[in-house]
Amino acid sequence: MSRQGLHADRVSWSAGGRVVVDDVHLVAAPGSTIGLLGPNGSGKSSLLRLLAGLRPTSSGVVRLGEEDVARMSRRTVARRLALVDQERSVDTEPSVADVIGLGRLPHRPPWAPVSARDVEVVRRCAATTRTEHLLERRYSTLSGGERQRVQIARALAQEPTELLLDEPTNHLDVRHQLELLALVAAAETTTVMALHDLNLAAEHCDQLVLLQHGRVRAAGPPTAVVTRDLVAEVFDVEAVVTVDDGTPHVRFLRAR
Ligand SMILES: Nc1ncnc2c1ncn2[C@@H]1O[C@H](COP(=O)(O)OP(=O)(O)OP(=O)(O)O)[C@@H](O)[C@H]1O
Repeated sequence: MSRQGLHADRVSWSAGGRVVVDDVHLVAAPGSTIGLLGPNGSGKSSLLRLLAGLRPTSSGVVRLGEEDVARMSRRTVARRLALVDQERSVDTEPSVADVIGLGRLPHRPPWAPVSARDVEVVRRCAATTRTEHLLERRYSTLSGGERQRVQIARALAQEPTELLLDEPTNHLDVRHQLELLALVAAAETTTVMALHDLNLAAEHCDQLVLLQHGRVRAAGPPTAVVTRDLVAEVFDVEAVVTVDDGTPHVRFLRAR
């Protein structure tokens, strides 16, 4: 097995007396971009948190490279894996530069001062996410889309080999959506991201995993997952799917 990449091996997780993630198998090969699809409540966010090692599985193992993530320290995990989840509350009144700088913490010995390299990484990640002009602003004053880009910058500042994103485009305007997904697709990072937009997912992901009631309903290249029948069965929506240059495109007709 490779040292990099992320593997969920028959992972389940129960909460509130029911199975939320049910026997999920997922392989994110090094450098690949995996899209997690599924209706509201199908378990995407829960699975991402399990992949990040933030909660113990009820059964099954998540492997970060060769290691069981449950046996790794948070700091070791944070040196290689970054998660951007849906809502990240910030208690204090930090500046944007402070928030992005949080991404550097796992790379510094405890109590060590900010290094010149930390500052350089923060600048670079702000430039990549077009948040440079916001660096001196209070984070709490930013718009939803600006905050989202800052959180992506914070995750990139961790210099992760694995990046987990929960609906990273939901606050972004169309240009920033495209820029973000192009950035992720081009990065060497192994990325798993939950997306609601089937067309964006089909265009920008190497592989898709479609969840339904916590189980994997379909997995594979976009053409195998974004099909008229699966969209109808899993999302209860009638749609027309055309394939252009190997990429499926969905036109939604009506809710069934
Ligand atoms: N801690 C918890 N206790 C009880 N139920 C939970 C818990 N966390 C999640 N759930 C339930 O598990 C299901 C899956 O939730 P999850 O947030 O993973 O879905 P999702 O696919 O990310 O949904 P969405 O598209 O709406 O963001 C939901 O029904 C949710 O209410």
